[in-house]
Amino acid sequence: MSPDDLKRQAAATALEQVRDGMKLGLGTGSTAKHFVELLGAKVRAGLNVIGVPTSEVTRADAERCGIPLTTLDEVDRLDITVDGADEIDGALNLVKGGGGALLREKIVAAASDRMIVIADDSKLVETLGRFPLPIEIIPFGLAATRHAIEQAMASCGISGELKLRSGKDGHAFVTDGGHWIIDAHLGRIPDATRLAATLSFIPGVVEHGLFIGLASSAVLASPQGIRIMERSSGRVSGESK
Ligand SMILES: O=C[C@H](O)[C@H](O)[C@H](O)COP(=O)(O)O
Repeated sequence: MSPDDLKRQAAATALEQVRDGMKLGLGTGSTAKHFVELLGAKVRAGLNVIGVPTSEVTRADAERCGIPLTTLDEVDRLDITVDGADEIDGALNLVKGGGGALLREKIVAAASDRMIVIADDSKLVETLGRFPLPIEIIPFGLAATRHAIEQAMASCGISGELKLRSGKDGHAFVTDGGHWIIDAHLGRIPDATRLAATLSFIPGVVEHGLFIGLASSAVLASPQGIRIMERSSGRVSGESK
């Protein structure tokens, strides 16, 4: 079974949670794209839902699939967001933003009653940080913001190379919000909650890819089957399907 088959299986399992009349956050990335496609098929078969896309790429995919869309200007709460992740730890904390959509993804997830993460099980890690942590920054004051990020990391006892993300044209990658991304190559983030809070204090940092306490559950697909991790009363438990 290919990694893409596993992603689609995870997406199909999350789709079982969708009910008629729901307002849905639509994630970004190769796994979330499967969810959008499968949801689109249900919509064309008569399911009545409305979606808020987390990126312009997902907006285009959702429109192509016939999913009715709205914005968080028009609605203030969503029932469920379904999104992928770059890393997931045992406490359901995440690293996201490999595709550059972390800012809208976090706004949409925070506006949702539930966030379901879908992934193949290679995304499950013991400690976050092997995947470079995306940090979305304002282009103004790049050197100063980079220095502040280094200081923030040092105060959390970690260090690593900070690389400004490049786009396909070789220039700085520009997010949907018009910002840049620094990828922090840390290897290991022993205290993700502390780093998340520390980064959030830096004026030039718009948002970072640490999603702490936002995911309610994760659907992880492996060749052995589906594993569901669920947060309830602050504790995370696992179950195989
Ligand atoms: O910015 C992109 C998102 O956070 C994605 O959800 C994340 O990078 C995972 O993407 P994929 O499903 O393609 O691995």
